Amino acid sequence: MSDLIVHGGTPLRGRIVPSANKNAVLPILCATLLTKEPVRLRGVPDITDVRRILDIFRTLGSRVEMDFDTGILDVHHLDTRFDEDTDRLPEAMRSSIMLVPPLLTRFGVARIENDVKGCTLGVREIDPHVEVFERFGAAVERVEDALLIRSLRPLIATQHWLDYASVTTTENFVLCAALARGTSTLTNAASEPHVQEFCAFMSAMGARIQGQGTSLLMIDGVEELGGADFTFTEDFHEIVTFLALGAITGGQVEVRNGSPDQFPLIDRTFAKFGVHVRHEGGWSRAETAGRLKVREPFTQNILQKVEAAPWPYLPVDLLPIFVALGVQAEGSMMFWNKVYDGAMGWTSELSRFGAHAFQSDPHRVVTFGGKRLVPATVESPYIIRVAIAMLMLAASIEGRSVIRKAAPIRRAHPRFAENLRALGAKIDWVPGA
Ligand SMILES: CC(=O)N[C@H]1[C@@H](OP(=O)(O)OP(=O)(O)OC[C@H]2O[C@@H](n3ccc(=O)[nH]c3=O)[C@H](O)[C@@H]2O)O[C@H](CO)[C@@H](O)[C@@H]1O
Ligand SMILES: C=C(OP(=O)(O)O)C(=O)O
Repeated sequence: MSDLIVHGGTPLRGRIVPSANKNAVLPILCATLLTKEPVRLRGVPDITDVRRILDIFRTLGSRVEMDFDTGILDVHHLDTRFDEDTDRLPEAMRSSIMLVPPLLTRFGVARIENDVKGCTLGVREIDPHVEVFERFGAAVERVEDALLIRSLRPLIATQHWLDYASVTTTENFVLCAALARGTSTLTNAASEPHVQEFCAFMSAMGARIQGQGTSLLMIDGVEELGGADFTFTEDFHEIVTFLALGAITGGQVEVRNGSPDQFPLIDRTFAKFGVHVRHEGGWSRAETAGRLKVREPFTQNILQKVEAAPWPYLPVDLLPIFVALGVQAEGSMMFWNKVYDGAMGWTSELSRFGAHAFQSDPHRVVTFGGKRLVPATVESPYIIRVAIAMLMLAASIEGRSVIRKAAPIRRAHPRFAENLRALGAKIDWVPGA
């Protein structure tokens, strides 16, 4: 089942309890491999990437008890082993690279296949990760189709300054430093909510981390890490997605949100499209007075704009969702992706809906919104949030649309079609052509 059929035009209404954030769940799953004690995780979503990581754990001999109905995972890496000749880490997902530090720490060797790139957002560098492994004393060698990383002795603490605030490189640094001898520091660390949640889990296992949520992390290595019982918080990507779905269809969706403190910039970004977000009593709600409309800037001769960059900027994975709002909102909006070089090409596909989105350079797209849109068959690239942006537009246009190759949604959003149907959407998965 890889295509989505949508009969759009129904205002979506209701309440949603969002799932956990894939980009917190995956590094935390990788981190469990650092301890030989049992770990319990609560709120684990049934998504493709989680299943892939649990499969490799089982292959390596770990005890894995996953109940997707309750979201409770019990994992115990006691008799785990790794054979560099036969064991292969999952491909087509970025997070596999965070299995390297625990494998290195426990077995002195790790191997990552060339295709750990995840969403096709342009260049996804491996070099910042290699530098981190080398800083901790590992040797990295290229073999056919993979990199082999070896460390013949325990990792040793280091000081490092990243070229840019990379999410998974920061997480890999913390994974290496937690059990390395001595105190490690990382400057220009990433601080996204999922990085903070990952650090909270590491601390629950006994890691000694200072500076969570800032660009300077200091980690005192400890002898060993213990077990933990940890509950995931709500995913801000899901919260934004469902609020935006309510707004773009002219309905109203309430989403549970335990962390409204993360939302001031997100709320102001919604407001640029005429969508007003309120947070009350642990729930968030998006209100729209009439049609979506771009708020004109007071400064003359500029375009209203949405800029995405490493936190505390607007997260880049949210950009496609706001592009969908830009296509429906009357007025012009510039979208500026400051992270990826080649992540905006998909916007030309939106012309099938009758949308006008102009890519002015590899980082910038301008939407000329408010045009009359028509239902269409569109094809999603392998980018989770783009499949969602296409679905948002399909849901807002009266008639039958098809989103081909929408399966990447399942990498991050459990029960997505079921959730949408509960809000009144007419949507179904069908096999791809
Ligand atoms: C599993 C996971 O957590 N994936 C997320 C993680 O990927 P990931 O950790 O791979 O993303 P990085 O933060 O490393 O950035 C991705 C790429 O963007 C470029 N870059 C990034 C920042 C910068 O200031 N300059 C720069 O050039 C680099 O080419 C880099 O390789 O963070 C990305 C950026 O928030 C998100 O899109 C991904 O969903
Ligand atoms: C780009 C994403 O994930 P990944 O880095 O795993 O491809 C995402 O979560 O939107």
